[in-house]
Amino acid sequence: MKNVFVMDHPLIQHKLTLIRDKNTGSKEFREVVKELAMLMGYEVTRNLPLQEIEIETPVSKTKAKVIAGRKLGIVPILRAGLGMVDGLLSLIPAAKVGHIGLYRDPETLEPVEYYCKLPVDVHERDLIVIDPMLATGGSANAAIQFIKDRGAQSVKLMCLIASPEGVKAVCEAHPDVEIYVAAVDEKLNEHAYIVPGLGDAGDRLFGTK
Ligand SMILES: O=P(O)(O)OC[C@H]1O[C@H](OP(=O)(O)OP(=O)(O)O)[C@H](O)[C@@H]1O
Ligand SMILES: O=c1cc[nH]c(=O)[nH]1
Ligand SMILES: [Mg+2]
Repeated sequence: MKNVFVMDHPLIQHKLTLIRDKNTGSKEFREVVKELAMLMGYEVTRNLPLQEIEIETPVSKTKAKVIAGRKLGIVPILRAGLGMVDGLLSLIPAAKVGHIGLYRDPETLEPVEYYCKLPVDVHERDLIVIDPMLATGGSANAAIQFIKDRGAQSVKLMCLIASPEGVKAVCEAHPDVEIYVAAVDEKLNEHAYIVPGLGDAGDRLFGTK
């Protein structure tokens, strides 16, 4: 699928293995999710436009490149997306952060919305929606539709682990959205958990199970 980018950098794959392991506790899980978000953010921001400015080094005047004033926004899907915010912010500290609260109803698997606070100028920003897990795609699709309904024009999705079903669902619903993942796993199980996956990302981040 042309809009899907799987980041197979060795550091990313190594860290992904650490968080897949069920013996990794919350403290290490949180640290590694943050590191993964930072490493993946490096690729997600690869196409940011540059402009030249004039500066003076200790040796001479020169023209040098800086990022061309693009307005960026990071939109974590609560709760689990919160674990990826700081990693991205360490790369792009000027980005604004919007929050979308969604949880997946365990019976219907439909996303249920409980919070939304976005930057007022969301329509002018390049937005990166973040969530560690893309399972059925229901939550990501709802979040993307939500910000598009508020005027967003430029949206990327960044997840750690996706299922083939989730990738397909987002590609079909939002063909304009590029999807960045560290892995596309084998399948969903009967409870719509990703196999092999890493379990429930929110619970593992926040120690709630
Ligand atoms: O693709 P989907 O089938 O919609 O599933 C993925 C969603 O499920 C998880 O959140 P969860 O509902 O567990 O909420 P939490 O982050 O509060 O734990 C995950 O962080 C995604 O948001
Ligand atoms: O595997 C999955 C599926 C949905 N949400 C998770 O946290 N993990
Ligand atoms: Mg959860």
